[in-house]
This record gives sequence, C-alpha cells and structure tokens, in this order.
Amino acid sequence: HYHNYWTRHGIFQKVPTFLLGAVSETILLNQSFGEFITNNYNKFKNSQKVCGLYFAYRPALIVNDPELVQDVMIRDFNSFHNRGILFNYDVDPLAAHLFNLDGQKWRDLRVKLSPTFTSGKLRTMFPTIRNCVKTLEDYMIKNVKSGDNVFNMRDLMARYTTNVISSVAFGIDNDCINETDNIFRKMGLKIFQVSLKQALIQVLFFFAPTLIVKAKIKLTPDDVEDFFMKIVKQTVDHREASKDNERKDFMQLMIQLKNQGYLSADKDDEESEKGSHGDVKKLTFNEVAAQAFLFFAAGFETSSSTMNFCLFELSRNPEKQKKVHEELDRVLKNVDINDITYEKLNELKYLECCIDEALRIYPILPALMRESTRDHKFSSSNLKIENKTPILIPVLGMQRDPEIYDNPMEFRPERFLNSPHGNGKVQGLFYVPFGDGPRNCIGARMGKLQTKLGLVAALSKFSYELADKKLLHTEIQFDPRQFILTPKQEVMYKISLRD
Ligand code: HEM
Repeated sequence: HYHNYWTRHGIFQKVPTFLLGAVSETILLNQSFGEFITNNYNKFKNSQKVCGLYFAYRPALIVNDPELVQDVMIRDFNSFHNRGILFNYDVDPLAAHLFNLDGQKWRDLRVKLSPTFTSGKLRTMFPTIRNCVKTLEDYMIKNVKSGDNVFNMRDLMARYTTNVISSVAFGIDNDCINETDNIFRKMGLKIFQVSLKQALIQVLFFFAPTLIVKAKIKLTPDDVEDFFMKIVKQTVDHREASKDNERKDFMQLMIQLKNQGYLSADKDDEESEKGSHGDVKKLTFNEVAAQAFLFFAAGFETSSSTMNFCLFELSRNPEKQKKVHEELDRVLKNVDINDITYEKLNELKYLECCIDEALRIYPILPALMRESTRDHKFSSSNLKIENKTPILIPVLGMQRDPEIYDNPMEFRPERFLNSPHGNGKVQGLFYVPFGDGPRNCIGARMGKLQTKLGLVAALSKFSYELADKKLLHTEIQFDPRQFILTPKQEVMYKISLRD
C-alpha cells in the first residue's frame, strides 16, 4: 500500500524494492546520494517531468524538469521554504542553525543573518583573508623549493579555508597549514568523517526521521559540540569583558545580534541596515554558537573542494591553465599577494569562469532538498502534491546534461564568458551550485572570494600536473558515504615553480 502512493496519485514512480523502497542502492552504500539522484534523472528525464520514489516507505519526488525546479526554488517558494531536516533541539543545540531550521524560525534567522554577508562586510574582512592566503603561498614556495613538490591540494586548501573561517567566524588566528595537528583542522575532519554512528544516523534520516527527534539522537558528535560551545563561550566572554568591538568579523556581528537584536548601521556599507529595526528579538547564546558552528562547517570544505576540482581540471587541460597564468600575469603584474585588492580580484574574469565551470561539473552539493509546506499545485504544470512531500533537485544531473550543456564533461570555462551559459535549448533553472531563490547559499560571495583568492595564491607562481597520469582520461569516482561530492581517492598534484 505504501509503495503505491505515487501510482495512486497519478505520478510515475521508480519501481520500489521491498522495505528499502527505491533507495536500496544508496542506503547499501553502492553509490553516493548525489550519483543515485543523477542516475534517476538520466533514466527518466526524457519521459517524466517528475519521478516518485520511496525513502523506505516515505514518498519523495525527484524534479527532472528545469521549469519545475524554478517553480520549487523561486516562483512557488512560499510552498517550499523548508528542507525538512529533523533534529532534537534539547539534546542537540548546535544543530539549530540556518541550514537545518525551517518555518518561521528559519525566516527570522535568515533576515537577521543576511546583513552579515553583504559585500561591504566582506570588504572589511578582506585583509584577514589575504593574510591567510599569504601563509598558503609561503608554505608552497618553501616546500616546492626544497624539492617536496607533490601535494594533496584538497587537504592543503582545507587547511587554508579553516584558517580563514576560524579567523572570520571565531576571531581566532590559526595556522593549520604549518601546524599539522591544529585542533580546528582536527574538528573540521571530524565533522565530515562518516563513523559507524554517523552512517546509522544517515540511514535513519531516510527510514524514520521522526525517530531522530523522539529517541533524542544527536546529529552533532559530542566532542565537536564540546569544542565549539567552549570556543564560542570563551570568545564571546572575552570580547564582552574587554569591550573589544574593533574586530571586523562574523563573531562581532553575532555579538551585536545577541546583545541588541539587530546590526548597527555601517557607514562604509551601502547594504547595511539603516533606520527602524522592526523585530529586535535577540539571539540567545546557543543560537550564536549554532550559527558560528554552521559557518565553520559550511564555509571551509565547500570552498576547498571547489579549489581542488578546479585545479584538477586545470591540470588535465594545460591550455586552460596557460590562459589562467596569462590573465594572472597581466592583471597582477608586479602586485604581491600582500597588496592584492578586492577590486583587482574582480578583474580576474577568466579565473572566475574556471570556478563557475568547476562548480558546474562538480557541484559540491550534488542534490538539493526542499519539503512542501502545504498541498500544492505547480505554477507551470497541472502537477499536484501533498503537504510535507520531500523534493529532490538533481543538481549534478542537470549540470552534466548533454541536452543543456554541449559536451558536458569537457572543462570549458569560456561557456561562462557569455550569457546564457547553457546551449540555450532548455528553459528554466539548471545551474544551481549555490542553490537559488530565498533559501540559496547565504555565504556564496564569501565562498567565491576565498576560493578565488586561494586559487590566485596557488596558481600565480606555480604550474600543476596530475601525479597519477591515469586520471588524465578517467573521471573522478565519488565517495559513496558522503552527501557532499568527495573524491573516493585523493588527487595528488606535481607542482613546479613557474619561470
Ligand atoms: C564554494 C563555496 C560554497 C558552496 C559551493 C556552497 C553551496 C551551498 C549550497 C548548494 C547551499 C544550499 C542552497 C539551497 O538549498 O538552495 C548552501 C547553503 C548554505 N551555505 Fe553555502 N556554499 C559555499 C560556501 C559557504 C560559506 C563560505 C558559508 C558561510 C560562511 C556558507 C553558508 C551557508 C549557509 C548558512 C547555508 C544555508 C542557507 C539557508 O538555509 O538559509 N556557504 N551552500
């Protein structure tokens, strides 16, 4: 009966297997969640605008049509503002962050946090990020000169972005690049490690999400929670006691939200709030800690993976790497990394296209989720769905679809020099590496900024080759245990100093 839900509602369904429903492949860890959604998209997109499937017995819907994706993310957003992630606040306070919250709680918090990510605020954080990138460049020069020239760039870039995030989110100047045992790096690894317990929680996430709430199961590992609670408490106490409000970082902005409920207007920031502050409900300490934790978790791995995928493609496409080098030489002629400005960085258009193209072939979140908040009829079709239906957006599938992008596996940054970047044959929303609509990535500008600056440091003085030549002509395989797109095997790079 459960497994006939979609057929009863007149919607095509993927033939379910007993008990596990249609998700046996991903639950049994044969393929990553992103690849599973992609395979279904590829199989059914030509015949079905949507495809019903079952998380065990729970019906969910993959949206295969970019017009409908646009409905879900933008046009009909009021019916789809939730992600439908369940957690128990009483035992898991750090899980109560913007990514996981839904409904009015999400809306209120999103309004409060949005001004912390304006371009004006990023400009004030720019010198801090630039200091981190200098440490990266110095480290690479020292090692390459001493002959130690084979690098795991995913790890090195994660160390760099951890320095950035711990500095702008916690106000702590770290050096995870030179200190291999740094506690922030260890915690970062821990957050994305899939232990047996985490794997079981992932299974529950599909099978019986309400059990997570009822049985008081924590999504956050205990030691990660202890660490982040302690570090946020120390920082907040220290800043409040010393009246240190000179630092230009997220922590300072969140302390303002905790103490006054709104951000003070900033004369250098055109987008900053002015005038009346409407709802001035203050953030609690736990809310501040949860957001700081999320900025950390969402902020380092996404950007370091993007840089790794971009370097991977530039290594297999030497002519594109040459174009990046030419642009860097032209725009940053005689400019030391210490002296790069926000404006100079904006002039690096081709490098920007390389990042956009890397995120097309390798979207870090390969599938996005929404949950309907009411019974709904779509704007662009007669399709009707019930309240609380999980919706899956096949990001990886659409961004590698040959009907949308000619030769989709070819790394061609030039696609992004023009608009539209697809082949123009398909309408709707299909390029969404940062999501879209009011629930898109709030840190997209910051993510792009640290990615671009990291790549400037990694590429200005160095050339890249793949250490394993087999990868020149084979595609990267993804780790089936991870939700985010993670290579199964680390890519190693042979790096040399440019003349
Ligand atoms: C290249 C880097 C990044 C990528 C590819 C990325 C990607 C994404 C994606 C795909 C989403 C989901 C959007 C949706 O469902 O429509 C998201 C959400 C989010 N990201 Fe990012 N992100 C990046 C960097 C960052 C950074 C640096 C931060 C913060 C410092 C951040 C904070 C967030 C938050 C808070 C959300 C949840 C927003 C909400 O639900 O309202 N991200 N990100």
